[in-house]
Amino acid sequence: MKIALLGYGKMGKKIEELAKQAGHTIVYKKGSSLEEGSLNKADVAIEFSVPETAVANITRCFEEGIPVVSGTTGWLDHYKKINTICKNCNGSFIYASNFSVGVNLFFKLNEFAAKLLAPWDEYEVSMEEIHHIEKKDAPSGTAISLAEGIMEHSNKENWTLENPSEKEIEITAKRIKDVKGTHTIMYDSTIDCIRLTHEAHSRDGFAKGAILAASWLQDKKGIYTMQDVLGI
Ligand SMILES: NC(=O)C1=CN([C@@H]2O[C@H](COP(=O)(O)OP(=O)(O)OC[C@H]3O[C@@H](n4cnc5c(N)ncnc54)[C@H](OP(=O)(O)O)[C@@H]3O)[C@@H](O)[C@H]2O)C=CC1
Ligand SMILES: O=C(O)C1=N[C@H](C(=O)O)C[C@H](O)C1
Repeated sequence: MKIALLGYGKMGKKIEELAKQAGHTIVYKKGSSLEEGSLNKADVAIEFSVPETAVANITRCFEEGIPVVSGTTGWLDHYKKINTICKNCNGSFIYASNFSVGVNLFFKLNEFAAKLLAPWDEYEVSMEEIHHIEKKDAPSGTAISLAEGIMEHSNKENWTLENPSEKEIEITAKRIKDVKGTHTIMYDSTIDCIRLTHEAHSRDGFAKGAILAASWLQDKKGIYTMQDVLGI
């Protein structure tokens, strides 16, 4: 598979390393704005950049008929617009707040726990996410996905970073040097506390998942999720 890497920071470099090991070729890699002809030779684009540039990068792929996998977080206010452009261009698209297999299984555990705990009013749900100090967005995209999973199965209607009302899930975002990504969901009562944690030991899981998604998407049209890729 010939891959264009749109965004060549920590994730772009990790994807390059693992993609080459798996026998794929990197035909383009760039941090900031895309040059003319950058997507010409690619079968698929993998986009891990910054919120300010993700929408333009993804749109460019649709316009040039290149399937695109995006892991950039913090741009989801534009998700509907991107879906519309994808449909209009007959494009191919997967966005995931987290591409690791472990986190996608964790999403399922989260929903199961939310359903199970929903009738037990004595438990108050909250969340903590910890990431490295370079991370630009807070809360993490993964924490937002987890909050959405809880909201589907409980009386919670929103999430917040501070002063939660009864209908809000409080998310605490911590930034600590070198932490790759740790997410904990807590159900606390006066008697006990139930905790579910996913801890990434490295960026390998995110990168492997993105390469898997790219390989899965390259001969498809439409908008998919990582759950579609994994069949879960
Ligand atoms: N979905 C998932 O599984 C995962 C998602 N992520 C997300 O992926 C994104 C990238 O993460 P990471 O690689 O760690 O971040 P980095 O900061 O290491 O890299 C970001 C890349 O974006 C480029 N960039 C920075 N500023 C701009 C700009 N103004 N315009 C265009 N390009 C720019 C950088 O280019 P340059 O080097 O030239 O500055 C760099 O190549 C984040 O949103 C993060 O949350 C991260 C891990 C997993
Ligand atoms: O910025 C990161 O590093 C990560 N970002 C993603 C997120 O915002 O959830 C995924 C992972 O947690 C690492």
